[in-house]
Amino acid sequence: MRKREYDEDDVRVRPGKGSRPRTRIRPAHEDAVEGFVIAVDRGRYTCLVETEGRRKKDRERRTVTAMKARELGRKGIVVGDRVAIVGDVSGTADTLARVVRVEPRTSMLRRSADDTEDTDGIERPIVANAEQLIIVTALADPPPRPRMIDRILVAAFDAEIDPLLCLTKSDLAPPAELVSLYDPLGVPYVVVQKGGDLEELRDRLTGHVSVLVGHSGVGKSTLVNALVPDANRAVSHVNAVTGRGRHTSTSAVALELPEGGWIIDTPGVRSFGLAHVSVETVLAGFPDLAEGTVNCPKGCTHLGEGCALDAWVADGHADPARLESLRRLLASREGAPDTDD
Ligand SMILES: Nc1nc2c(ncn2[C@@H]2O[C@H](COP(=O)(O)OP(=O)(O)OP(=O)(O)O)[C@@H](O)[C@H]2O)c(=O)[nH]1
Ligand SMILES: [Zn+2]
Repeated sequence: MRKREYDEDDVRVRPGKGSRPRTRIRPAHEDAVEGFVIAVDRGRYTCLVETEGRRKKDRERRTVTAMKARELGRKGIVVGDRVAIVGDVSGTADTLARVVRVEPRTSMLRRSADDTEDTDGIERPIVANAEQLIIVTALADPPPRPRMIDRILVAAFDAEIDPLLCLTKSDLAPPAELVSLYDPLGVPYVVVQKGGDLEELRDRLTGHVSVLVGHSGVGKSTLVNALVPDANRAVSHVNAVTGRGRHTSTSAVALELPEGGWIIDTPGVRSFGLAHVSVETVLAGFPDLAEGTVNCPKGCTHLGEGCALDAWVADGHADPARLESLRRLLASREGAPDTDD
């Protein structure tokens, strides 16, 4: 898959802005320390700061609360961002440092403003620099929602983050039927259950930054608690730092895995507005079909009716199941984020 470069301009409040010339040279902030944003709340950024050191005893970690320096303007900062911080970086209670720079991003998971707002293309960044998007879905209770999964897959395509299906509650139903739906897309999956073996999932998570998304009741908290033994403590610590009450966090929180790597829980993300995702972006995930669209009428939605992909597949150039999957993903972008089948 092609890799884009993400930079500070990637988080934009409104498309089409930013015509202001950038001639001002920012101060270098040579004394800045590096931080990893693990939580964001009302303009306060909780950053993990690690002091470099050759010997282990010289290395020290602390959480520093920071606000955005004015020079960053309206640029957004999200969980997963790597930032440069100046000011009081001691991490002592009641101190407030300043974020002066956001390092270039490798990925950006975003959603359009949801159905309660006007879907006029405003994008909401959710998490930066994630490598994997873990789609947590119960096999039963609540029943799987394929349209929701499709929508999250489209968001993953858009963000250029590798998706992984995590199928929970395998004690209640077998995975075969759901898995067959995602076979043509080549989406990897793991099957888990409460109290069961998490070896395979752990293997895939260790050393990486992964975002977890899933609807209420699918067992995401159960999973997070099993993966990060002190997850509750970590989350309430973050909430204490940001001044939120326990269990009220609605934005993303990064939790460190004991084996290394991070999982970013997104308790508040219940839907993905996809108005910002173009047909081309989805098609980019289907190189085997993209070639077949050269004969499509201008502005073809590829959903049927005059689309050249039907003939392309009929002529044996690509697998019909792939076309079906492409159309399912394209169609999943339409309609309100929360309607489901
Ligand atoms: N049978 C069965 N039940 C499970 C499994 N995993 C979780 N549950 C139950 O499913 C319910 C929901 O689990 P949670 O972990 O709270 O789900 P969640 O996705 O975090 O839901 P929210 O807290 O609403 O976001 C709880 O009663 C769990 O005990 C499983 O593998 N099998
Ligand atoms: Zn077409």
